Amino acid sequence: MSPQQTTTIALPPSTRLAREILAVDGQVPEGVLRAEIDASWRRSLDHGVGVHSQHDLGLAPVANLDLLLANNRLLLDAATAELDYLSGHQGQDALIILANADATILAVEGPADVVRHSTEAGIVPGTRWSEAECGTNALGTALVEARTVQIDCGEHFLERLSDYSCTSVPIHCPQGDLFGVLDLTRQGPLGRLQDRTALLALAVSQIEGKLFNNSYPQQIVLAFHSRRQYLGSPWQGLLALGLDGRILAASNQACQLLGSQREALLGQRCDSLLGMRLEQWLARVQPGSVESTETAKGGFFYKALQVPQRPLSVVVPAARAPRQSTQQPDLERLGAGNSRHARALRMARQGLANGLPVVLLGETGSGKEVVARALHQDSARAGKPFVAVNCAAIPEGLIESELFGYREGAFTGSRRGGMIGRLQQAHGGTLFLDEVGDMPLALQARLLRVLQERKVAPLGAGQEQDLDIALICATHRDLKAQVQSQQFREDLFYRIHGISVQLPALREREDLPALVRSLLDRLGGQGVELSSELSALFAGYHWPGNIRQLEMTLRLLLAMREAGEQELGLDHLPDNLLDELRDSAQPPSTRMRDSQSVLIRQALERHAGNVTAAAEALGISRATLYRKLKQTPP
Ligand SMILES: Nc1ncnc2c1ncn2[C@@H]1O[C@H](COP(=O)(O)OP(=O)(O)OP(=O)(O)O)[C@@H](O)[C@H]1O
Repeated sequence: MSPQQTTTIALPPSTRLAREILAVDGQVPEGVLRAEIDASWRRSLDHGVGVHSQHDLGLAPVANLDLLLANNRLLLDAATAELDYLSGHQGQDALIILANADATILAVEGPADVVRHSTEAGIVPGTRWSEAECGTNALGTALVEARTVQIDCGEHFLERLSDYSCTSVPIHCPQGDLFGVLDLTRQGPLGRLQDRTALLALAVSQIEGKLFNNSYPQQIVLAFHSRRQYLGSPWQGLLALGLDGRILAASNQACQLLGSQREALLGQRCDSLLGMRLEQWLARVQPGSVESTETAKGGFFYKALQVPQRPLSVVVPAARAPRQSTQQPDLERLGAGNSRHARALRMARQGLANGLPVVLLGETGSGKEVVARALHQDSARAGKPFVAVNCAAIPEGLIESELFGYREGAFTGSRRGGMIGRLQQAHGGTLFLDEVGDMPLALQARLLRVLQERKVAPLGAGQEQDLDIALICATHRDLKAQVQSQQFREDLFYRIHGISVQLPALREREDLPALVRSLLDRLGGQGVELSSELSALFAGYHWPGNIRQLEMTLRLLLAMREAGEQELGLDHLPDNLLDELRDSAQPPSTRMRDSQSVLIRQALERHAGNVTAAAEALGISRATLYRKLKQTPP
């Protein structure tokens, strides 16, 4: 690449048109380029970069390269293995570039002739490729956008970069700040870089993992995931804990898995995550051994990667709560108590049996996954795998490898034999794509191809394999609105939208008492009842977390019960929860009666005045229903 070099690659018509207008008018034409390129070109113009600029400023390497490298030792140490590995596995045409958060190149790896060629263009350690100085380029633009960026030939702002395609993935430090960027650059159009971008993202997650461990050598470092097989993989979440049990750092994956912003996690005690106090946990954990725990955010497997030697005062672990039964409600039970809902579930079952995809719509915690599992269990595929993927819980850059898998040797941490993607794992069975509305657009295109062709190939492998799956998707988003705002592909929308089932929010359900009963039984509370005050408070509450929140609340209540106690009352609720339940209610006396009467009226209406059927739906006896009818206003 020499500064005088002109474009030899045929550009797509839209890019060619945009370049011509830029050259003639010095302006970026409206609506011609991809949105992120459009925005980056405008920023480049604002910074005064010219398309023929030789970019002398940034390209003058720093005076003291040794000092630069010494100042970036943490990043270089964490990335060295990945750089070596990627440069040996990305073919004969590609460069792997590591830059710091300032867009200054720290390392360039690749075949000798490609490195030599790129040196002429100033792609050498010590040069800075910030967007402000060089205009649109993947490395600089990824740092501005703080996300993965691909730049195809003529989309580069500088004319002389028009023969090159680049893809860059930002690297974050344990505190979540941008720490650098990993880039792959090759001569030729972008097309073939798509697969490599996913591999680059895996390499970055390896680097981030190493940064995490290297940054907290004296602290407790904990790896966790909701699925045991992902411990040790790039998908695991990482937490650094102080000896007082407070969270010092959380990786991006940890934030995603816990569904929390980093700011909300830092400084918090880890008790709720571990399911016990840190001292108790340290007394039983062995570095490397896998433990499991149930938390408000769901069940997790975790492993201590690092435990400091300092002795701690140890408290004898309290006896653990009896394990709950994991028995899953079947389709019939899920539809009980609401004939409309039962009908929708029957249609979904019928559709699935005839090869139609199903979409489950509903608020978080309303039971979409439970319904998906019940549909699978009720289908001819019952003995085959049910594979659930939560598209919102996996970092954007990693969803692709999660779904498609990778072949052995795709990156340094790749396991022997590679990893079978979730799509292939579901072969013969059912794939449940939860939060499908959160799937990145580029991946939507790839998924669409898989669904059309019914074939799949792991990353880094050319060979496709047949795929036979039933598909159930779920989302709490309005997919139609997302299609309109171009966040969701229309063609994919129609491909996954066979039968849709709207799951009611808990506050809209008429069978709250029945649900409480079945959850109590499932959680080991057979024979345990709610007091009438608590039932009324439950009935008046709006349950933003739906059944998941109800389940957690019941679990907490059961844990607070003294031995032999059979009634759960307000005394068993911690103050904060009691306040929360009360705050959302009107004055208890009226609210309690109102909500009870609404529930009772609705149940009677739905069952055409049949008291036995209404009582059954509400999970109470006929006698109780009559008693409550007498108490409630007409
Ligand atoms: N009908 C039900 N009976 C008993 N428990 C249920 C029922 N439906 C859901 N649950 C429980 O509620 C919790 C949340 O359910 P689930 O994960 O299916 O919700 P979701 O709608 O998929 O949530 P999200 O959108 O957040 O992924 C789970 O612990 C599940 O066991």
